[in-house]
Amino acid sequence: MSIRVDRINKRFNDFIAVDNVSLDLPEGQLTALLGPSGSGKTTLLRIIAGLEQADSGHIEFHGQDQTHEHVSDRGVGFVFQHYALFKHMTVFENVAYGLTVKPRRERPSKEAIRKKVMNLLELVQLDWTAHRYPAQLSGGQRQRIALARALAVEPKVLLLDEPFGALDAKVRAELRRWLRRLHDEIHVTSVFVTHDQEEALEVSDRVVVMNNGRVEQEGTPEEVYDHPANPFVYRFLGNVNLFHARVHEGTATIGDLSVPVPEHHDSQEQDALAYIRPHEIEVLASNESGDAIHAIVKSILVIGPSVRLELQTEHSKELIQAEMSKHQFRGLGLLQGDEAWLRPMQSKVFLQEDEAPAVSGS
Ligand SMILES: Nc1ncnc2c1ncn2[C@@H]1O[C@H](COP(=O)(O)OP(=O)(O)OP(=O)(O)O)[C@@H](O)[C@H]1O
Repeated sequence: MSIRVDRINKRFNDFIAVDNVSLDLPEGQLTALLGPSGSGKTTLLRIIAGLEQADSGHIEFHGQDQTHEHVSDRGVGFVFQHYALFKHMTVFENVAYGLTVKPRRERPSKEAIRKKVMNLLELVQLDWTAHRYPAQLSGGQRQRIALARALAVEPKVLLLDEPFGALDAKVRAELRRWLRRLHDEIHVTSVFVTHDQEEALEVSDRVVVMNNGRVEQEGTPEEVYDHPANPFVYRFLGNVNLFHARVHEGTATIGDLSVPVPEHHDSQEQDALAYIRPHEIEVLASNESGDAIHAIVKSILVIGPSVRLELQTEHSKELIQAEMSKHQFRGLGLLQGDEAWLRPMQSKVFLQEDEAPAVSGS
């Protein structure tokens, strides 16, 4: 079931929570709505669900207008961060709940319900918990049961609002891998709200990056990570170093280094910032090519198999971070306080006028 979001607007008093958002979410895909706190992700999800009415715009499921359909008629399944299971019911009864409360004519037989619930519990790999109560499960297990419960009524679309937000980092990381595998099996069109970039990039087929109620960029995880459309997306999707640059007729210069920027071929002597991720900086112990960026090693941090260097250059306000493998680092033989030279392996140059305000919130 594909989802179309067509020019949706939503205000809360004077505050614009969703600002003319249009999206096409393809059938069978897992789409992440990613953005900082307050960017309008949950409001948009609730409008798709029918839990919130938009001021204007339309929601379609598979070409059919849902704008005026009640939430109970839209066929959506939900999993929320704190979507508590019924405490007084066993796991089995919780998952069966949506089926047992169906009107008699639509309700499956007891045996059919039993089969379906046990199949779902196998799917979420918790069939052995059927007779337990929620209090006897871990937080991660409870969320998997909440997902099984949402799937029991065969929703047309599955909406997840920070489903793993309350869990600790390790369980969260396990569950997102598990969700990805589960989605590969069931292929229900799903929309997933998160403010965690890693989670969005790892789990989803498509990422929609939101900010101030608007869509900044949408695309596959690779597209948004490798080709951020603007400075906001660049900063939001991971650590990034900013170098002061000067752009003139398709060439950016950072100190002695020149980088081709054909997209800015008609710029004349403009101030710009070059965005370079820590793993995209090559660190050299000497300036053989003669045009690398001069720096001083300020700190060396070994993190498991990789090494993060902090370096000072006159072309950046902040310390520059560079990441490499331990093996590469040993080859350089650099010590704290040494001179080093930097070359970007990949960069993106934005003119100063394109600059967005810094990311605030989470
Ligand atoms: N019922 C409401 N009444 C007034 N303002 C609201 C209401 N619901 C949301 N808002 C405001 O709309 C903005 C967007 O909220 P929303 O929950 O959609 O953001 P979000 O991106 O999901 O953030 P978070 O990650 O913090 O949940 C916020 O500034 C919020 O305070």
